[in-house]
Amino acid sequence: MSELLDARDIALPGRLAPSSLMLAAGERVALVGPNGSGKTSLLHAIAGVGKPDGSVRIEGTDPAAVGKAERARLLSYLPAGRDIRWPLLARDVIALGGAAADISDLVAALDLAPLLDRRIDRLSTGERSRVLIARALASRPRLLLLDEPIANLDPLWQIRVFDLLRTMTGQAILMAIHDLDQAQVFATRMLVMQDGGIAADSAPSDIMAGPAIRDIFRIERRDGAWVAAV
Ligand SMILES: Nc1ncnc2c1ncn2[C@@H]1O[C@H](COP(=O)(O)OP(=O)(O)OP(=O)(O)O)[C@@H](O)[C@H]1O
Repeated sequence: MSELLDARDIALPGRLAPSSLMLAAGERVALVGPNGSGKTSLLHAIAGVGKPDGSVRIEGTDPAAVGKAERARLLSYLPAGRDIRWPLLARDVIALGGAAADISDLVAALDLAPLLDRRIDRLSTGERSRVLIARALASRPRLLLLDEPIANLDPLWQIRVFDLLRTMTGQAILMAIHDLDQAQVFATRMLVMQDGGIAADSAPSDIMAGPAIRDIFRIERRDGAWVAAV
């Protein structure tokens, strides 16, 4: 398997223990774990936020060593925070992500036409999320780092965003997500974070049937519903 992402011993002192991760094109990886376990920190370290230790290569290139345009072609990062106060039009926010010449497919898939000429700070949180997802996808990055991309979306838009991401078979996706059922439906692979490190890395069905659910998340399924494990 040729690797799209090769991250070795990346660390953020006090936040992320030295961690290594390889991703191939076409992989959709759900990053799960309790609050404070290090999901955002792992995304930050790969995205180069906060001066991480270790090395990150995307198709052999260090994204920290190239210019803005080349970096946007290698990776994009959608932060979890959607509380954007810039008085910018949605179309200008998308362009800031290093938009490719033609984003009409994204405009159609995310139904952005009615939003493009509206101010980003005056959209609802779900509308703003769709714009920011378009911004993250617009440079056609090899690696997509998404922090809770569906958190503010209604059920239909959650499905549509997953459908859109599933079409990106030549790219790799690493997505922090809390909803384990959604993660299992979407992902081809699941990484479980615990105490700032990667505690498990396996097929979603194996993780969901294994000890991590009870031992790390401290929940269990009873009569079809998740309950706190006793
Ligand atoms: N900017 C920061 N500076 C120092 N420590 C931080 C910073 N951000 C997070 N931390 C700490 O690093 C650890 C991991 O946090 P992180 O945000 O990566 O967790 P997470 O798994 O994304 O959590 P959540 O599910 O709550 O979003 C936590 O102990 C947190 O308190």
